[in-house]
Amino acid sequence: MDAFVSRKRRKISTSDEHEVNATISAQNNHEAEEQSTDEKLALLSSVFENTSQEMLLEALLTNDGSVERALDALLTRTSTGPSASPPRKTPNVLGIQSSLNFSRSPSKPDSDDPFTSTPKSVPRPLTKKGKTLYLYNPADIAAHTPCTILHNFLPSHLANDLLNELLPETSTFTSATFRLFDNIVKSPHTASFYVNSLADAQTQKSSYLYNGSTLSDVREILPVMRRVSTLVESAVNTEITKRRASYPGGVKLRYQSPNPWIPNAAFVNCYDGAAQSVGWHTDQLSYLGPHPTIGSLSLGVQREFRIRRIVPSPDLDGLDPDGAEARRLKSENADAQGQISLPLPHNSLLVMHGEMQEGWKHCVVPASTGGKGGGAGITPHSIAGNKRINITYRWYREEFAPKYIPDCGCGVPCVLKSVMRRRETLGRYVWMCQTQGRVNEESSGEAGSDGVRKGDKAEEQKVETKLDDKKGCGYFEWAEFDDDGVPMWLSKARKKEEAANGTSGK
Ligand SMILES: O=C(O)CCC(=O)C(=O)O
Ligand SMILES: [Fe+2]
Repeated sequence: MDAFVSRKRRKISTSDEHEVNATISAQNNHEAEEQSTDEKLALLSSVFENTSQEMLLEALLTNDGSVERALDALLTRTSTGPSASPPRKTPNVLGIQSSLNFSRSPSKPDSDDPFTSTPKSVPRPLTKKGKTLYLYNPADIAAHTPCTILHNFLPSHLANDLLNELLPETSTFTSATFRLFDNIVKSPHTASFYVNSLADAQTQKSSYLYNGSTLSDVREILPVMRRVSTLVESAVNTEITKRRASYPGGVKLRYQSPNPWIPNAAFVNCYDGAAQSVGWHTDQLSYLGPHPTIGSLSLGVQREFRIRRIVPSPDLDGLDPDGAEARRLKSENADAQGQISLPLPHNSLLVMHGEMQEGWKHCVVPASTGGKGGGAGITPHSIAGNKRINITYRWYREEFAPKYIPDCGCGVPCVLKSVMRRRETLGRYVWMCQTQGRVNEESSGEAGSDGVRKGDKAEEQKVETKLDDKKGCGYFEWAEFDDDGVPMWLSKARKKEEAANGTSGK
């Protein structure tokens, strides 16, 4: 029995009771399925004894939990693969080639995503526990990470204009705050949020919540930022198309939007000096939807952006989840596959693709301690001095406007999280109470957003607030989407409407 499922108090908050019942019964079905996952894995292991549990689990997931089909897929891969040797003698049966580091080439990046609808190969981790691999070359980055990078993205005068437009703004930026267990903590860098119009800024301030609160500082996009936004839009769409061609079967990820990416919001981050940073986090999915793409433009001082895979949580059975041993295991586990460091120079555009947010965490390490060789520091930039400015252009999808997001009864929209740390529920999404604290952090494994800079504790400063009075209501429900990532109820309603229109038009 999954503790996550059983511990939660379920509230029915939507007007459509039928939908809610369907959700709960889906949960129950899921619990039943979960009981036999270990057995299924054991069965597969007995045939593919040299294959990692992750690969076997992956095979199960891509075959909807069917052992038979997973077995077939694994055998087919083996017999048609380069070596065509029997399973027991080929450890990397899921198509891992013996290329130097990884299972995919730049032109054929692999998706390691449990959400894709087609079977795929599973990459052997490029990095090792406790090690950091530095990648600079765009081809390497495309091949080995969920990102692509475009160096010298803007004409240099435009990059400088943008920097000159934003630098004066940064003096009025404030520290991003986020929730870490019961405390509100401050990220050691500053940020502000920009949208396309004053009207959008108003809407943001009144109805979009980040970590349980609205943002008081939402600004209208500035003229150069707006010009650059259209360039980012076109480049990102090109990169999405290229990336998609390399996914198994050339199809988009399951739940990823098939529509063009249209940036309509941007967080602007400022890192003033070598010590400023942002801790490990994933970006909040609530308004972006599943498998979002983000265009991240860097200006000024070059800094190190790091990524690491989210790995399923270690078994903490019998341990105090807050105890020293549990914490040691969790932090050891977090780094189980090492880290990849991507230096982001002035005027580079990093595209974080659809497989990034649900499968990987990212951070910007302090240059004073995290740089290559330990104390590398930073090289001042001719215009920005010691500052790095980063703009993360985002597309807030209409389907994820607050009016469409479940409200748990606390009067605020729920927050969308993917479940990537718990093997049993890997690849699923959950809507949960936004004002919820530590219970959910532990349970879902994944937290983190733009407002939720969930990073290494040492990197953040604890701020005044204790959230004793705001524990949240415990509400959660599994989030169900159609293949394009549209919430199922909305997708159905749209189809109904289309059908009605079609009929009336005849
Ligand atoms: O500064 C960066 O490159 C990353 C910023 C980031 O992760 C965010 O805005 O969510
Ligand atoms: Fe982020």
